Amino acid sequence: MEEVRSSSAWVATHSSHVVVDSTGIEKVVENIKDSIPKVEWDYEGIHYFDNGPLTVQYLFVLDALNFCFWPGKTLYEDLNYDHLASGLKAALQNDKSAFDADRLQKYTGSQLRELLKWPRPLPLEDERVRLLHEVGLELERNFGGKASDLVELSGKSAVKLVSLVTRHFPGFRDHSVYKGHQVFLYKRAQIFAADIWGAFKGQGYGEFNDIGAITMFADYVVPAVLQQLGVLKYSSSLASTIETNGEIGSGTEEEVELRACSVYAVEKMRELIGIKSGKQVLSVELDLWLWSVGVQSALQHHRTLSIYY
Ligand SMILES: Nc1nc2c(c(CN[C@H]3C=C[C@H](O)[C@@H]3O)cn2[C@@H]2O[C@H](COP(=O)(O)O)[C@@H](O)[C@H]2O)c(=O)[nH]1
Repeated sequence: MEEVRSSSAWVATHSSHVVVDSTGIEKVVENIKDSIPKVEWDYEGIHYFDNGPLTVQYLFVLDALNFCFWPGKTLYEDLNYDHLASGLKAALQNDKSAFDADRLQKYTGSQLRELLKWPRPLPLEDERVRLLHEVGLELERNFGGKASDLVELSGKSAVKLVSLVTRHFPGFRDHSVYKGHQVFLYKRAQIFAADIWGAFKGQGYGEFNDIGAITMFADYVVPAVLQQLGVLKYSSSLASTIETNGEIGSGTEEEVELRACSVYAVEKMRELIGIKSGKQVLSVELDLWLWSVGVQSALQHHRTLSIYY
């Protein structure tokens, strides 16, 4: 994901509101370099897994909807990622054809709520429905209705998979224009590749020769952890917007910096771990560790209404 790395690095070196602190990185790396915390994929026990193509279909649907969990008053009053994953899992266990391409094209908002056993309108429900339809239609049109075909066509390359997904499914084209430059973050497309790798433990559908090319997934949880660790420093105005739960507009300098600086910081951590300990750690592994720390500590995070994360 060279374009994600290089455009994020550009943001980090031109940023106005967020600083990547190299001393903060050194401290974190010093603490973890000898035993990098290993977090197992699905440590929460919420995901569907049957070791076959239906798992890939599940993960594609999950990552098509893997955004915007925050509009409730507090983090835990509204839909969260666990609800989404376990709701989709239960739906599939109940009805193996629930995510067939023709069915995906027909869901209404209330049917999706019913499927997830969610009593209220979902955050950005109309967008979630639109994106499900987009996935169903394009899978049917070009991939025999099967997300597993996307993986097979990628020839064991996570980079190819991300590029195939972003080329065919507009909802996955997570990018912004920052100070005149196009910045690529591709959070949901990259997390889809990483989810497959994690679920299948790097075997079968999960075998990618270039999993090291995937960056961290620029969401709202990991930046908050990086700030807590002293890796990211915010301007006082940005810090106060986040503290007071103010909304940060999608595509604003602040939002792009929070996300791109997180990508850059994790890349720097990974490089420094390599130098200090000789260990090759993947950005995906660092991301899952940081994310799991974040969801356990329920840190205050930035709030941007977006379909990308
Ligand atoms: N950077 C990063 N962000 C991640 C994930 C995951 C889940 N990954 C699965 C992979 C293996 C595990 O077993 C996980 O189940 C979700 N998110 C993001 O978090 C936010 C939701 O949070 P909350 O409001 O608390 O529900 C939302 O933006 C969502 O998109 C990750 O891994 N990395």
